[in-house]
Amino acid sequence: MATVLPASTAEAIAKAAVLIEALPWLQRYHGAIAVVKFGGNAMVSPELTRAFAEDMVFLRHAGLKPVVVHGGGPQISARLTELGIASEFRGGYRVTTPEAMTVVREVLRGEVNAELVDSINEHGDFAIGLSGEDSSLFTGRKRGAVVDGETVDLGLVGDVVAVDPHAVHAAIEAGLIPVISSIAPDGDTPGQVLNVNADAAASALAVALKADKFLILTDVAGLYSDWPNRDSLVSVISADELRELLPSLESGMIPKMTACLEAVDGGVFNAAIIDGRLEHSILLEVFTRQGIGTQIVANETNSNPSIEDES
Ligand SMILES: Nc1ncnc2c1ncn2[C@@H]1O[C@H](COP(=O)(O)OP(=O)(O)O)[C@@H](O)[C@H]1O
Ligand SMILES: CC(=O)N[C@@H](CCC(=O)OP(=O)(O)O)C(=O)O
Repeated sequence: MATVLPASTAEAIAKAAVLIEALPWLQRYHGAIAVVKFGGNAMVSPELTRAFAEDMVFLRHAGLKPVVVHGGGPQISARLTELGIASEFRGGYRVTTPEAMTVVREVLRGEVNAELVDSINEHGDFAIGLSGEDSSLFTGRKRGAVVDGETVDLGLVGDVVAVDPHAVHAAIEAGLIPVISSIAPDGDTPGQVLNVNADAAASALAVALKADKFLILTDVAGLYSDWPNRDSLVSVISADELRELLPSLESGMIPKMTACLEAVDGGVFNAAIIDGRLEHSILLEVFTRQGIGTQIVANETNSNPSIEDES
């Protein structure tokens, strides 16, 4: 005779099944460095920031070593508007005057970084705030952009051309979660700092740390191969397939997909872009069979890098 379980017991068994489903991933990622890029758009909601902080602390307790690189585009724009400082984007980058750079630095370091550190530290003393200016973490070089075939001067905007990750390693070894602002000292002009796109800064750091995972949170479900056709969501794409698709992408996705490609080309095992509007999307991506968002994998791994595929 079949036993009929009380509803509460069936519910408890289902919860246990969810926990046990995470076991292979807990084993696979034990001690792994996961670089997570948190965008300013996700931070406009206190609930999402709170859930993000919980996820970082969860990863840390689950045996991973999370490292956060954050943006703050909307927060910078809001402050510039308040101060009456004009700001425009060209080719996906903010044209940054010296006056705007002072604001970018203040907002990223003093506001966004501090808020993220505080949110994580509500769960214990885990987070430590850093910027690319600290301990020679990033070295930047000015860059321009090509818009409609013409090179545009972006002002104090740069790429990260060198990373010295010793301070980040020291923080990780101390059991801390580094939270890093995307600002870089200009390697060519001492005393000058550059505004770096946060996706690019996160990718450079993931490569330098030899991270196993690189996650970018954004405000869509993932990469669409035929944007804005909602039926074209890509769940897995190889580095070469992405290289081919990249020239056809529109502005918002270009820095993100370039960052993912550079990470995978640089040796990061698995990069993914996931929906930061979904609370706890990071936990779904890291610990569940379905995964979510779009995974970018090295060419030899032409499928979802699940536990089975690695054996
Ligand atoms: N192929 C594509 N797939 C998904 N999103 C795309 C694509 N092309 C352009 N986008 C746009 O890119 C946006 C994400 O970039 P962005 O707004 O810079 O994000 P964030 O604020 O998270 O850094 C999406 O909201 C979408 O409007
Ligand atoms: C050069 C450049 O454009 N820098 C970005 C840095 C912040 C960023 O990248 O923030 P999100 O990740 O929230 O977009 C900016 O000034 O907005």
